[in-house]
Amino acid sequence: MTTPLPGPPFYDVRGRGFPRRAPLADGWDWIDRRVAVPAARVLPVADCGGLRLADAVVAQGDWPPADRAAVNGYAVAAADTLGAGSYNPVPLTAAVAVSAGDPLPAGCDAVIPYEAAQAAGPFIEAIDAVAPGSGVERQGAWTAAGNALLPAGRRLRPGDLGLLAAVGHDTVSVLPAPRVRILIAGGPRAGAPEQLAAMLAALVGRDGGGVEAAEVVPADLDALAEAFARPGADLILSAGRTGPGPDDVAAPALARAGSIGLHGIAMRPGGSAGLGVVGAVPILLLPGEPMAALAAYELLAGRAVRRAAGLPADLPHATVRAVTARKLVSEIGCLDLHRVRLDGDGRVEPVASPGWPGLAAAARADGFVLIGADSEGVPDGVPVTMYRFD
Ligand SMILES: Nc1nc2c(c(=O)[nH]1)N[C@H]1C(S)=C(S)[C@@H](COP(=O)(O)OP(=O)(O)OC[C@H]3O[C@@H](n4cnc5c(N)ncnc54)[C@H](O)[C@@H]3O)O[C@H]1N2
Ligand code: MOO
Repeated sequence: MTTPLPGPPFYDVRGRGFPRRAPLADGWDWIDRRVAVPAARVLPVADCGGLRLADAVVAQGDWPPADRAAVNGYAVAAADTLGAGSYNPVPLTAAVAVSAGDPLPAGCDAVIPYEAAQAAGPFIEAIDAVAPGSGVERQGAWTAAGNALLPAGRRLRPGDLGLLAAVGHDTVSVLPAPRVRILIAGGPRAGAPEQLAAMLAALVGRDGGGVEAAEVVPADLDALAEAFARPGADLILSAGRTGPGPDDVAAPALARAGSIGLHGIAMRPGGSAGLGVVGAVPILLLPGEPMAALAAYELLAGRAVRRAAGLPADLPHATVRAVTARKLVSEIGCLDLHRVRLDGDGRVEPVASPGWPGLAAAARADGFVLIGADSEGVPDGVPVTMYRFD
């Protein structure tokens, strides 16, 4: 076990409850101080989809490297087609058949497509005139040597991988995906189906992480402490058993394996979330109640995954400005996450109150609206920002 870092003494909430919950901003500060941005690594381009580019990519040479055919047809000197038309076919004695991408033969400055030519015995005739440069991709048309192609920090898209290959890169310097261990602490009570591993794995993938392992660990202090301390992960998400019940061992296990930074965040749902470290590995504790787990991931843990992946720390959701169709009530001192539906007139309506459990209401919602801890809520008719779930 590693030596705990200096931090607040661990307050065990079991059988006592939360004396206070920290503002969400304290959780963000902790994450920003403790979650390291990854070091760059050189990887084969094929392994780099979705990763962040460590350095800007600059074109090594012109692309295309020389004038080339843009269409299939016959390379010609445009001047040779002058006056051609369907009633005035012009024989093309020097035409060369080319495919799109072939270099342009010497003396040619255009490609006449098959549609504008016809065979006349052994000869080819133009039935339309072409201008110089027609049907041709000029040298450097995509990009010229020295041009910036992709900026540092770019999250590589599938098309970018093709572009990197086009400009001669077999490997590229990227920020590797953090290996995220997902621990389901205790699992659902009363034999309910396990709901969190698939959801959390998808969220981790969205935020640039790779799932190192996803496993159910018994609600047992030693077993969980061992799973926190096992090497191989850059970041650990543990979901379940964060509350004040007698078997809520997630926080005590983290205190045993390493140290707790915060336990109890002033947000709803998700208020029993916590965080800490074992050695250098940040550990995020999410509640087991599925909606609370989703909220605590979105508002807290996701920030750690994105930072560890080198992505912007802010919420990644697309936002929509909308107007409240009904009052959104909120508890002062607590950040409330309201699941809302967006109607065709740009109005949002709550689907369930923030404390209502389960993922069914999240599935019915288009997104969520956050009402800050300093607010008692907003009446109807007020502009708000909705973060889209999809
Ligand atoms: N005296 C107090 N009691 C509670 C408080 C409080 O402040 N004072 N907070 C409540 C809140 S809010 C929550 S949330 C829970 C904290 O819950 P835990 O993180 O300890 O979650 P569990 O006890 O493990 O389970 C709660 C709930 O979620 C279901 N669950 C758990 N894991 C899974 C899973 N992997 N898949 C599906 N469902 C799961 C479990 O069956 C329970 O229904 O504490 C409250 N109490
Ligand atoms: O405060 Mo519990 O951890 O949501 O929903």
